Amino acid sequence: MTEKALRLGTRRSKLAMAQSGQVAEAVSQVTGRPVELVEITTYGDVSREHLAQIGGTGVFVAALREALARGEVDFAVHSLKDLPTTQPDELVVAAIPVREDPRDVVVARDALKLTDLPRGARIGTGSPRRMAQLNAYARSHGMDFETVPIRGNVDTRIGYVTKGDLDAVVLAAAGLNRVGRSEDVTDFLSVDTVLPAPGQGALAIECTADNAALIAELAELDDPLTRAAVTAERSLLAALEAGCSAPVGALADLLADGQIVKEMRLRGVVGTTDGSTLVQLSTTGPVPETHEAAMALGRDLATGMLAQGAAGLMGERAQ
Ligand SMILES: NCc1[nH]cc(CCC(=O)O)c1CC(=O)O
Repeated sequence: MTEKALRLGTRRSKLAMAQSGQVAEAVSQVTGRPVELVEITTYGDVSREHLAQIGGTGVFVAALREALARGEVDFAVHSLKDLPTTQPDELVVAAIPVREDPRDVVVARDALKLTDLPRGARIGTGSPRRMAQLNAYARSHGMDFETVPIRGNVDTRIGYVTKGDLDAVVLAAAGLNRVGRSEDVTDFLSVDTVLPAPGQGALAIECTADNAALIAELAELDDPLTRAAVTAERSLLAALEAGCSAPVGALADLLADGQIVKEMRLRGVVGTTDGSTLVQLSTTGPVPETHEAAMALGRDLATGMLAQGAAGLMGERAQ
C-alpha cells in the first residue's frame, strides 16, 4: 500500500516552484511519503500593481497561510525574509533548513562589477535596504550612480539589464541560485558593503500547530544554527519595529577559532535610502542554544541601534 501524499501549498512563480520542488524532495526523503504540489494563487500574484498599497510581500504569505488554516494543504514553504516577524498561534515553523548564500549580488551589463560601473550608471532595485547601502557605498567611495526602483520576479528584473534599460540590478544570490540563473551574476556583494535582509537565503517550512506527527517529521530538515541565526536577525527587525519593507539589513554568523565555534555575531544596519545616514552596529554573544537566547541577541542589538538614532531612519516605506 502506498502512503497518502503530503500536500505542499506553493505559489506559482518560478522561484516559489523551484524552492517548493526542492523542499518536496527533501520532505519525501525524510517521511518516505510522496509530496504533491498544490498551486495557490495569491492576491499579490493577481494584482502586482497593488502590492505597494497592500503592504509588500506579506500578501504572498497570507494566502498560503489561509490554505494551511483551511486544511487544503499540509505544509507550505516560505522565503524567510518575506515572513512577518509575528507568528500566528495556529501555525508553526517546523523546519528551517540550512541557509543558502545570504548575499546580494549584482547582475550588470558587460560582466561589470559594482566598482566598474561608470558615473551616472543606473542600478535597479526596489528595496530601500539595498538603496540605502548602495548609495552609502557610492558616497564613501567617490562613485556616482543612480538607484532606480524596479519590481517584478527574478527574470523580469534581469531583463532590465539584458534589454539595455538599466546598467545593473541587485538581487539575492539565493533566488538566482534556486531558479538556475547563478551564471548571470557579475559581482557578489560583500556583506560589509550590503548587509542582506533578515532571514535572506533561508526557507521556512510551516504547518499547523496541531499536526504533531508532521511537525516531528519535518524537524529532521531543521538546521539549528540557521534557525538561531535567522531568529536573532528577525528579532532585531521586530525590536526595531520594522517590517519586511524597512531599510533594515541583518546577518548573524559564527565566529570560529580554527575549527572551534566561539560565538555568534549579529550585524545590523538601517539607513536612509539616499545613503546619507547609516546606523551600523554589531554584537557578539555565545551561540544561542534556545529560542529565547537568539531573541535576546537581536533585542540587544536593537537597543544599541535605537540609541544611535535608528528609529528616525525607518519612516520610509517601499517594497
Ligand atoms: N523580495 C523577494 C524575494 N524573496 C525571496 C527572494 C529570494 C532570496 C531568499 O530566499 O532570501 C527574493 C528575491 C530577491 O530579493 O532578489
